[in-house]
Amino acid sequence: MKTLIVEVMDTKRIGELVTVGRIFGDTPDILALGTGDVPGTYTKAYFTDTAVGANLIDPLVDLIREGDYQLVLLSATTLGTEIAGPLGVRLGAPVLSEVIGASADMTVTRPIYGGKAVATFTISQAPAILTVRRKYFEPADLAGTTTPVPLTGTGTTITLISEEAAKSEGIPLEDAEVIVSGGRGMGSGENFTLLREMAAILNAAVGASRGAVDEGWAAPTLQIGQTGNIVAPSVYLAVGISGASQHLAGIANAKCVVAVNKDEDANIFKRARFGIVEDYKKVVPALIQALKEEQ
Ligand SMILES: Cc1cc2nc3c(=O)[nH]c(=O)nc-3n(C[C@H](O)[C@H](O)[C@H](O)COP(=O)(O)OP(=O)(O)OC[C@H]3O[C@@H](n4cnc5c(N)ncnc54)[C@H](O)[C@@H]3O)c2cc1C
Repeated sequence: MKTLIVEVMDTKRIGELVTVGRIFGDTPDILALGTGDVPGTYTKAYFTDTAVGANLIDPLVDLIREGDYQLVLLSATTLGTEIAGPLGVRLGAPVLSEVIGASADMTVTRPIYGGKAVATFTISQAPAILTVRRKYFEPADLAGTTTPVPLTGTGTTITLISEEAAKSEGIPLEDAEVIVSGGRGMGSGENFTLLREMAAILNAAVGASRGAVDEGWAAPTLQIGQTGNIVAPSVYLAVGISGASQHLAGIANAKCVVAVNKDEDANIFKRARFGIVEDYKKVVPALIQALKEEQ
């Protein structure tokens, strides 16, 4: 199985995709998006510094055909998804998105029905394109570095005119080991200050349910769930979040969920390992106080 990884220059992300490639018995080649040496040792490594996914499609189609790659691996990020779809259409290749499991017998698993079930697929056509969900595969140890050669060929020349980084506070959600998340039960945007205070002590990221985002209390970039960020922290603290299935789809791989909700029948308690049935206005300040004393 000849495999090509397409990923930004990020050791963890590349490491996760190398792990998947190795499951299929291959030491993958790589097209790294960015400049500089690529983490890891590869027989063939290419790079491009274009930040526009659409510009990559034509040269990538050529690279995949000329290199006779049977499998293309990307992370299930915005950029990965942006590239995978058009690439599949151009190559007439199947695209399996949000892959969370892989085995040597060429089967992969991915969640369906908003995370309520997991489907298993057999890859029987080449090339096939896989987007792999972050944090489901242990990143491979990438020994050494490889100096990549530039990707040749030109694609659609969409020019990036300007870039504005989305406002982000603290640790990015996808990298966070601890996430403190608020829902509509927070009652107002100002009340998120309490969550930010707790997050700062815990070295955590702040997230939100769609309920809170719809109210305008949190930025859409903080939304967690089926139509937001898929996260996999060690600890997920859900405050004033009911636990709708679409929200739970975003935290399926969270190791320990702790919920604070004043409704003892709230669905979030079915997913939580620890639950506190109480008004968060009593609980969160007390937790902050206790954490401060521990510092
Ligand atoms: C196609 C589709 C996609 C969706 N995608 C997403 C998604 O990606 N992410 C997402 O989150 N949702 C998503 N939703 C919306 C989802 O169905 C829920 O409507 C949403 O998650 C509810 O947000 P919430 O839990 O904050 O609000 P609510 O359901 O209103 O729950 C608020 C909770 O706060 C509790 N509460 C109230 N006051 C307090 C207090 N003082 N102290 C403690 N607890 C309190 C209440 O008991 C309640 O359980 C999607 C819906 C659809 C149809």
